[in-house]
Amino acid sequence: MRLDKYEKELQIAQLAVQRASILTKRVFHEKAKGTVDKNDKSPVTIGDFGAQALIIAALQHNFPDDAIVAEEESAKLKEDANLRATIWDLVKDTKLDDAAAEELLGGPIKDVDAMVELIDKGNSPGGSQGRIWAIDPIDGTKGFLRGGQYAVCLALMVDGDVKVGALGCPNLPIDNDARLTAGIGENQTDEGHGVLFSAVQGHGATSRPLATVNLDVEAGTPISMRAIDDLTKANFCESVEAGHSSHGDQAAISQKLGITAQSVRMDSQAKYGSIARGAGDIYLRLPVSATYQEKIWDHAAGDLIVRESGGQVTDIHGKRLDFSIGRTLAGNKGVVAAPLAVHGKVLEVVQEVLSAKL
Ligand SMILES: Nc1ncnc2c1ncn2[C@@H]1O[C@H](COP(=O)(O)O)[C@@H](O)[C@H]1OP(=O)(O)O
Ligand SMILES: [Mg+2]
Ligand SMILES: [Mg+2]
Ligand SMILES: [Mg+2]
Repeated sequence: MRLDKYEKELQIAQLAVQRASILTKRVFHEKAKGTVDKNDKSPVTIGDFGAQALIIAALQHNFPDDAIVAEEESAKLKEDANLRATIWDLVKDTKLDDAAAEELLGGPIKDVDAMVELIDKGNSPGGSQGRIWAIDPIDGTKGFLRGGQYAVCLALMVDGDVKVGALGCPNLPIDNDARLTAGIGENQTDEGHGVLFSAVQGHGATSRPLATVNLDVEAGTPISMRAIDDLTKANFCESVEAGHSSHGDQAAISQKLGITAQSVRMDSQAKYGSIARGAGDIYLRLPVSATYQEKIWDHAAGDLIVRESGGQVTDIHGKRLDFSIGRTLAGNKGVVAAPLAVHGKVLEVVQEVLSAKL
């Protein structure tokens, strides 16, 4: 991808996601070894806070005037000294294996207090004005815990429009031609896994192995959605969690489209990355709750990566996702992502199945 704009933003976004992914992988493997308690939610908490601090440190160093909308806030950390110490222990020596790249990110965080302060820099209300970064330090926490899919997600919006997106997916196969997959499992190695997807508006999307060193920002492998004219041959993916999207409605839509393959269930924005590279074709996220508002950090990077790969992403009403309202997608309901050429047909069937509820 040749860039005339947003080159520095993309470079920093990719490196920041790489560095945060090193931390999440360390947490996962330490959990397996038993050094981090695996019987409660603490691995998630440690990974979430640690990754968010590292990403915000990199953004603040490079773009001190930009606003940040991040999922986590530090209240819990402030009242738990043990948790704070555990996280700091990991954060203080998580770095890229490349001094120049580490320098670009501003090097290590100064101390534990600075770490806590950084976490709270992600408290912007969002909105339609100026430069705003959206961070989900670990998306797919349930997947993260079970060795399934999860993603470290970062996107830059300018005046409410997503311009740059980066998604680190440590448990996806590097191979763009690999089938859709649920993850590496509890005890497997990382061998052959770890993908970094990215996109810049108007410049396409790429994938590359998720590494620990510096990178040439223009050297990723261009990806595109599969050209599919016969929807009965499509593969569709959906959340693992029935509480996050309606498996029942999605099955009814799939059946109406004549899709014969079983859906592939995977956690996180790894679904957006997977369809963007043609490992699957359609991602459906139909609402289970009338009141739940999707969060911008759960969709911003994936939305851009899919659209830059030849896809369309809308809600169930056919409206593009609107990132300009605030921290949530308050103006949208559900997600329908598919190759541009067939998106209209998929949406038609979504609306048929949901007609009783629309
Ligand atoms: N009722 C809900 N509907 C849709 N998404 C939800 C709901 N509750 C939580 N989520 C979010 O779904 C995301 C994971 O999606 P997926 O199932 O595709 O992996 C998480 O970020 C999670 O947010 P949270 O982090 O607040 O739990
Ligand atoms: Mg999330
Ligand atoms: Mg999260
Ligand atoms: Mg969460």
